Amino acid sequence: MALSFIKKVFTFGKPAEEPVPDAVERELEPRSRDEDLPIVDDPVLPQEMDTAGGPAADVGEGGAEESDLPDEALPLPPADQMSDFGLVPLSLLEAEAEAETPATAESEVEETLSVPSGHLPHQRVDRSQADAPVSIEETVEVTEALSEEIPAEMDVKQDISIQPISPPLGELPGRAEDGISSEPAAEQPKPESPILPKGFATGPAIIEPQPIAPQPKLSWFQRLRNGLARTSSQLTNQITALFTKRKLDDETLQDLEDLLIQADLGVETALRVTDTLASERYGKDVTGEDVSRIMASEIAKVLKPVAKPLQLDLSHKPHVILVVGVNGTGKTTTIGKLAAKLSGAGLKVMLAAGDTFRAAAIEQLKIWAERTNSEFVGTKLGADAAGLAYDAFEQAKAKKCDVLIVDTAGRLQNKAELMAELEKIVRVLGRLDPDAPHTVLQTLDATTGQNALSQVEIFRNVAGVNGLIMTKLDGTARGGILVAISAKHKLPVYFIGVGEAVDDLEPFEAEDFARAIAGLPQ
Ligand SMILES: Nc1nc2c(ncn2[C@@H]2O[C@H](COP(=O)(O)OP(=O)(O)OP(=O)(O)O)[C@@H](O)[C@H]2O)c(=O)[nH]1
Repeated sequence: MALSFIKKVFTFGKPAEEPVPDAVERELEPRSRDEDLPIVDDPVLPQEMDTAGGPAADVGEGGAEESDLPDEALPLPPADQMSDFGLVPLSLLEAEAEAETPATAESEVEETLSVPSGHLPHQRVDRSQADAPVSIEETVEVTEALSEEIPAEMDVKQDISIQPISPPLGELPGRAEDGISSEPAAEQPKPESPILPKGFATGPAIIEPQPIAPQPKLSWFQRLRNGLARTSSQLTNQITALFTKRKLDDETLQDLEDLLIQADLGVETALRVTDTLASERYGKDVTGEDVSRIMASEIAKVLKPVAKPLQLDLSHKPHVILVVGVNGTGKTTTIGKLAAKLSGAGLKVMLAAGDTFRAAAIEQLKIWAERTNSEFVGTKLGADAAGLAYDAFEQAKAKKCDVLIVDTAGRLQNKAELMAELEKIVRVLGRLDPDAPHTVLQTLDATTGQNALSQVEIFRNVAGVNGLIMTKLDGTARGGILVAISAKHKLPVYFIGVGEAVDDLEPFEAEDFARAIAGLPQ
């Protein structure tokens, strides 16, 4: 019965004149359970729930699930009229409660509601935890239960006071003294994955490395053709455009000569090509293929006499090769490549670091010596290069080396002082052997144009260059200049460089080179 519940848990005691906080009053305004009840921070504790469960069931039995509370607050009847309303004074309730309730520890937390005289009780109170806040849900439940027993004219909500029932934080079950829960935290709902725009995805990225197909190594001729592609394609395109639907006449011959000169082939070679073309096809239709074929043939004729092997006189011990050239033309790299070939053939090779201007050049040559199993002679940075060359020659003799290759610092041909130093190196080497240096090799960078002509001119005069190596023919070469140099100086061209690797040095082949420039297959 609701009344026995009320007897058990409610007492009257507060003075009638005690004001009720506005906030509480607002909270007690009738509303359905599912309406927007205020959220209570501290939830009802388990023991509170248990205690509240009984009366709530009683209320349910009475059919008061829905709140029937009147809108206006009802005053309590006087104490002597309470029984008319089914209420019992505090003294009677306490006496009854003491008689009915066993004196257990649990009775200490027995819930009661303290209701001031003249006011309706609405709240269960834990006497031992007088400072804890009250649950609103409980408030509503109890109020609903009471509403059954209270006449409609009574204002229930007006004078109700709330007393806290929850224990202090430190005594809450599942909470440690420091206020942090020792029980596993309630599982938080997982945030939903955001809906990403098209083209995005969530989750760890899985990038499977794709195997890189090994690049097939091109033949040296393919690399040469690639390197000379700029020259050859430019030439052939212009030639094709020049001879489309035109008969060979003086004007087209003049235009062709200009094109060949612009391609660095030189006046001499250009005239050879136009003369041959005129003798074969003058007044006739000419195709681009006709011109390319004749061009390749004439270039080959210029180059064949200079395409010679590097002669080594091994009666000298050592055969001395001095390597000269402008800065960065590939001297040190070419020395390494040559050493690899020679020591690979079983010759005893010594490398001398005559580039005393650049620390990196000394180190670079030392590495090449190690890689090629060659002897190495070096000195400190800034030392006299001629003195180093002399020492190296002596050591090579003493060690019975077959070949001594002397590196030199790169220098511009127009720097007289540096060219004089080069002259001194040649002179000093000649003191130990009047024929030394036996070979003076000049490296030419194939990406250089007309300037290479003057480089050869001056180095030849100062250092006695007697052989050439053209490097970097694998890049964006302008190889036509080698034809012009060959036509003018007729110096042997021993090798061409077609890459930076140790085996990227190929003997110079006139026919191949000529066809590559003309854009023809091998
Ligand atoms: N692609 C390509 N690069 C080359 C070739 N020969 C040399 N090189 C590169 O050209 C650069 C200069 O080469 P070096 O051998 O240091 O030239 P160097 O003439 O000794 O340079 P200096 O001592 O400064 O005068 C280096 O990066 C070489 O790897 C070649 O045939 N092809």
